[in-house]
Amino acid sequence: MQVAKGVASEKNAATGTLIAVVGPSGVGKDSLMDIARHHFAGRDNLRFVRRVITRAEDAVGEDHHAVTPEAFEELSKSGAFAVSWQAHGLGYGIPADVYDDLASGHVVIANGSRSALDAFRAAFPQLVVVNVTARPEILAKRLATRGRETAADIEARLARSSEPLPPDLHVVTIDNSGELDLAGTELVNLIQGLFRK
Ligand SMILES: Nc1ncnc2c1ncn2[C@@H]1O[C@H](COP(=O)(O)OP(=O)(O)O)[C@@H](O)[C@H]1O
Ligand SMILES: O=P(O)(O)OC[C@H]1O[C@H](OP(=O)(O)OP(=O)(O)O)[C@H](O)[C@@H]1O
Repeated sequence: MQVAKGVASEKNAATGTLIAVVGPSGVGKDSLMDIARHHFAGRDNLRFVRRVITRAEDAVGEDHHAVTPEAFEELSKSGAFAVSWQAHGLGYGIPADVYDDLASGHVVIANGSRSALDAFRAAFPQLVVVNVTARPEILAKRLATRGRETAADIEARLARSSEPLPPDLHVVTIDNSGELDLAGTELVNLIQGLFRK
């Protein structure tokens, strides 16, 4: 697996909090972020990151900036990403302009990767990790319902091992085994609490 890259720069003086939402495929990361996006619509001190991904533009789910693997590599080399990583045969990048929002004290929320959390920590001094969980038997059903991946891809996603999260991170766990709205409220409350800080 390619090592995730994080940018450590003077921009690390940023004051805002970056929330990285992580968890296994199908656990509900994007669905929970959609609830929070809807709840906080119109707030100018909260940014939902549009990731750069080497995935087809019209793929189901997350709204992303689709690029070819070649373009992704160029963007990566030119410093366009605060953090980038590879998983599921795809490249993912968090645009470096999130540092502008963080420098303004905004809360920034992004779909992250458990395998890239060391890079997230290096890139974002005020990092909060939202670790979304659900009972394993639920994941397969949800991925089949979503229908974005082939059966083989779904199997590979379910087989992806999950190491324990790196120590010394600020981790908040949200169980999304039950009603989506309940877990969504937990995420909304967490974000609301960060605004009060
Ligand atoms: N609590 C829930 N109950 C039922 N279905 C859910 C729940 N959370 C997510 N889903 C569904 O499961 C599928 C995967 O959710 P998604 O948000 O894409 O997960 P992730 O981004 O973690 O891979 C989607 O079809 C979504 O609508
Ligand atoms: O290291 P991991 O925690 O396993 O995560 C690997 C990748 O999987 C997810 O991406 P993607 O949106 O393609 O998949 P998902 O929506 O099915 O989780 C997540 O956002 C990471 O980019």
